[in-house]
Amino acid sequence: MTPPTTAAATVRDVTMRFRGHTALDGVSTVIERDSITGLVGRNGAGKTTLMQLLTGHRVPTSGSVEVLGGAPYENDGVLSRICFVKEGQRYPDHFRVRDALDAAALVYPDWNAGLAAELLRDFDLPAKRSVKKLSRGMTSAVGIVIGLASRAPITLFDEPYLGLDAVARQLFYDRLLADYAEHPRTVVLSTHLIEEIAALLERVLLIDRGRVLLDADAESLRGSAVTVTGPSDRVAAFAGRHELLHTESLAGQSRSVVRLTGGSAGGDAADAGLAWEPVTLQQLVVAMSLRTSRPESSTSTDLEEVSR
Ligand SMILES: Nc1ncnc2c1ncn2[C@@H]1O[C@H](COP(=O)(O)OP(=O)(O)OP(=O)(O)O)[C@@H](O)[C@H]1O
Repeated sequence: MTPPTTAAATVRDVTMRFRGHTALDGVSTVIERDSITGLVGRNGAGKTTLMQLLTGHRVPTSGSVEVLGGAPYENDGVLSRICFVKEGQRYPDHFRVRDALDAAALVYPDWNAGLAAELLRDFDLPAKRSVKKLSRGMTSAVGIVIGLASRAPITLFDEPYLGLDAVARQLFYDRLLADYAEHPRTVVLSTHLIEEIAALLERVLLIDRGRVLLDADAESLRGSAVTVTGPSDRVAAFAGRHELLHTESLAGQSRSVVRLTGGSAGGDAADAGLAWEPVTLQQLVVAMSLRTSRPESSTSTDLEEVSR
């Protein structure tokens, strides 16, 4: 018997080229059904492009994209089950907040008007005000309200927080988690604020220069890397037993971010006479992204040279 599929979307060997520029290069991944995936990576990594492919806004140059069992492009059956909250979403000029919500209610079959009304209050959004006259953060909040109240089987948020203050962002995370717990669905969230959303994530997809650098469940990433500090030779020996991501050296001492390849991190480091501390998801993503932006042999920053 074939096991039941857990994929909400499957991306197979996708390349996306724009006039000589390759935005995605042989990307393969599975977006798990009923999970929250964080799509992370540096500016220009290809996050928005991947979301555009998943939401049928573009067709890949090569490879295939399957969402909820079909190709999304011009496929109403699939598209009606996807809500895409775009970065800097624009609305028709004459729209008031209420009109934006009314339009969304028509588009999304699982729209929940009660939740939309609650969220309007939470985010302090004036229903009768013209969207054009909202502040940048308030406009972002309208997108968030639509994304959450759509209760679409697949909801993608592309950097949804432009201009949103810290309180409103926390409100978004809290409401997302609460509604997701009661109505599980597939959520993909692209962000640069990794630490803020780390606790929310079940999956992490890190893209760098159009390629997948990391595609893992968030739980397995927690504790998967450490920062070790101590005499350079011992740090190097420790890193040699694992995977060195980044190192900084000063006066015979090194501080390295090391991805662990099995074994107990702390015990191993302590046995080697090194101080160690866990690496946050954000630190791991930064170290991995920096590694690929340097030549293969250079994962180090020599502070001695810098300080001279
Ligand atoms: N229509 C286009 N024409 C030409 N190049 C494009 C087009 N759209 C995207 N690109 C390029 O593809 C690359 C990936 O862009 P994309 O918007 O997917 O990155 P991103 O990871 O979302 O970046 P950011 O975090 O800055 O929003 C960039 O180099 C971008 O300049």
